[in-house]
Amino acid sequence: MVISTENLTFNFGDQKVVNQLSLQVPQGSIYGFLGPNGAGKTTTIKLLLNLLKTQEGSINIFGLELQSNRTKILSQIGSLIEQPAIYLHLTGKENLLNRALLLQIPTQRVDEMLALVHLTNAANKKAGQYSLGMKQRLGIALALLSDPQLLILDEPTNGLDPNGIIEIRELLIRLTTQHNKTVFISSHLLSEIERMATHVGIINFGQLLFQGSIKDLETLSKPLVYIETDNTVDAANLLKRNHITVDDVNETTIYLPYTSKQQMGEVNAMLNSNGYTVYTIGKQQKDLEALFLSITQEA
Ligand SMILES: Nc1ncnc2c1ncn2[C@@H]1O[C@H](COP(=O)(O)OP(=O)(O)OP(=O)(O)O)[C@@H](O)[C@H]1O
Repeated sequence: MVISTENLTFNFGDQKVVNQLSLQVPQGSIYGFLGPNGAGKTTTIKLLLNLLKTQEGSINIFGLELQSNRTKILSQIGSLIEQPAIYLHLTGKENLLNRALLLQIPTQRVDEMLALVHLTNAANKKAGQYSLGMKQRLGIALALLSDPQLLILDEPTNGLDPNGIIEIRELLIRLTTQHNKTVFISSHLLSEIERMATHVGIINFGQLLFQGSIKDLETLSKPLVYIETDNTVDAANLLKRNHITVDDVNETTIYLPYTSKQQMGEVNAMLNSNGYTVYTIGKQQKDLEALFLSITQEA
């Protein structure tokens, strides 16, 4: 694991903002750290970057305990939290050159970074004239200048238009698949990261409500079969008598867990042969956004 926390807890006064958080971020993943506004994402990120001091629990990064290996660990992390620290009166390239000189990084990295984040054509434009998406990409280029293994980004897609989100998505996918990086990215919108994340952690009120691969999350949103018939209550009872699980029944519709197309056909035939009229029968998949909302609202 690149990041592994155990029972991480943090209070602001008597408010528990991070509560027993045990995160597992695998090497090479894009880990989407999701939660509604105020869930505790930024506080967690500040703890991971040692900008806030851990009160309870532990943080291991690259297999090392954070407090006792601060310099070693932090030199391998690039981060972007809140606004990127960009000089607006300088060009994109000058911003990168400045940072490269400061960190004693060979200046040839600057052109490589500009190319990586697709800002080569805008290299000599003042950063103040960049769009929000270009500024975010410059922020990521600055974070990547020292070639860190791990990138920690706090809501980098916040406020971006769909094209800006796609640019960031493609960049982060390139970083993990072609450059061996691990990316930890927070967002309050699942839709903004579901197409790039390989793993997801969902928090609310500082607590971890779900953690797993994006596939695990999709499995949670199990498909249903919905059936509209002329007499749903009697029809549902018939199905139950025949050992078919019924999830829910209302006046117009019966809901069953989906198992296979074949089973849908059998259920349809059973209802027909017992005198029920099936108006519609179909398969319905709960989308991930609805699932995310239901996970965060249950807490
Ligand atoms: N410096 C602080 N002092 C006191 N309370 C704070 C401080 N910073 C954050 N909080 C509180 O901690 C809680 C979690 O805040 P945090 O910024 O970590 O959430 P978040 O998930 O990042 O939210 P957002 O998506 O809005 O950025 C909030 O209730 C916030 O008011």
